[in-house]
Formats: sequence, C-alpha cells, structure tokens
Amino acid sequence: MEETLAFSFESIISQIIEHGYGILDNFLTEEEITELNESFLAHYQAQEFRQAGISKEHEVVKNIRGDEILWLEKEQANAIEIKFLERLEAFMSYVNYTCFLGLRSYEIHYASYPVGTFYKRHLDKFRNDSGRKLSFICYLNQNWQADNGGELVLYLPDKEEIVLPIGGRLVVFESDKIEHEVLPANRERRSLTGWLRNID
Ligand SMILES: O=C(O)CCC(=O)C(=O)O
Ligand SMILES: [Fe+2]
Repeated sequence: MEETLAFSFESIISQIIEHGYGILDNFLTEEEITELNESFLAHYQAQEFRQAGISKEHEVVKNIRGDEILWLEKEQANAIEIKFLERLEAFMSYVNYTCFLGLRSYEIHYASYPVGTFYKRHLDKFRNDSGRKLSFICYLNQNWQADNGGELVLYLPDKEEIVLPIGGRLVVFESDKIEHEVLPANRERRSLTGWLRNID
C-alpha cells in the first residue's frame, strides 16, 4: 500500500477509536471523483437506481428518507469502481490489523439525494441484523459549497458534529452507536455509502 494512504488510514482509525467516528479528506483524487461521477451518471441514465427503503423489507417512506440508491457488486463493477472497492478493502484490512473488529465483508451502494430530499435521524442497524460494525460514506460532490446544505449531522454524546459532503471526503463511524441525519440540500447530493461487516 502507498505510504501516504497507510498514514491517513492510521489517522482516521485513531479518530474512530477515540471518538467513535473519523473523517478523512482526499480519500479520492479529483480525477477519481470525476470518473466515479461518470459511472454514476451512466448508471443513473440507464435507470438502475431505485428509491431507497428503511428496513430489511425495503419499505419506502419518503418523509424519512428520500434518496435513490444502486447497490454496487464487485463482479459487475467497472475499472474505477473496482479501484474504489480495492481501496476500501485495503482500509478494511488496515482496520482489522489495528483494531479487533473481525471485519469480513462489506456492502455498498451509490446514493443520490435529489434536491430537497433528506434522511431523518437514525441508527444504521437493522433489528434482525447486527453484522454492520462500521458505516462509511464517501462523497462525490465536486465544488460543494456551505450554502448548498446537505450536511451530515452526527449526534455525539456531548455535541453535534456537522459534516459537509465534500467530494473525496470519507466519513466512518460505529454503525450501532452514532445516530445521524442528512439535511436537505439545494443541489443533488451524491455518495458511495456502505457498511463494513463482521459477518458475511
Ligand atoms: O449520506 C450521508 O451522509 C449519510 C447516509 C446515511 O446515513 C445512510 O445511508 O444510512
Ligand atoms: Fe445512516
């Protein structure tokens, strides 16, 4: 692994250990963000996205969650998607090497929040599935401005952490501990979102 990448992994992992969440900017380069946006658009135009649901049964409730998603499978992925997944796998190995979470698999989807949509305060845990250990979100938004809205709010014990969905930024937090929310944006908001799991 590239040395600078290993170094940034160490920094975000120590944030996660200390605070339950961590933020790493430039997880993707500008060029990678551009390529992933091209892939995103191709999938979107091929009408592969679906309205997201809120339970394992995928119940659609737009006053809770308004994003559209597309699950990403490595078997069907293109070159830039594979590059992204492999970087994520490297991160997962690094977490396993430094923490003892026993991560074994991941699930990941593209997400698009159309203008005005949001995701109300929630915990990323299904009642009948405790496999999700770490949630991660990598944003694909180029030139995101503070007045575009769409902040991720992390509800921590002592404060609320407000995170702008800036392209290339990776946010990771403990899935069963940190409640969070996506505020409405006045611009379409894109990401790759997923979970590192300790069961397959
Ligand atoms: O996009 C984000 O910032 C958070 C998304 C989220 O909370 C989720 O998909 O469960
Ligand atoms: Fe979430």
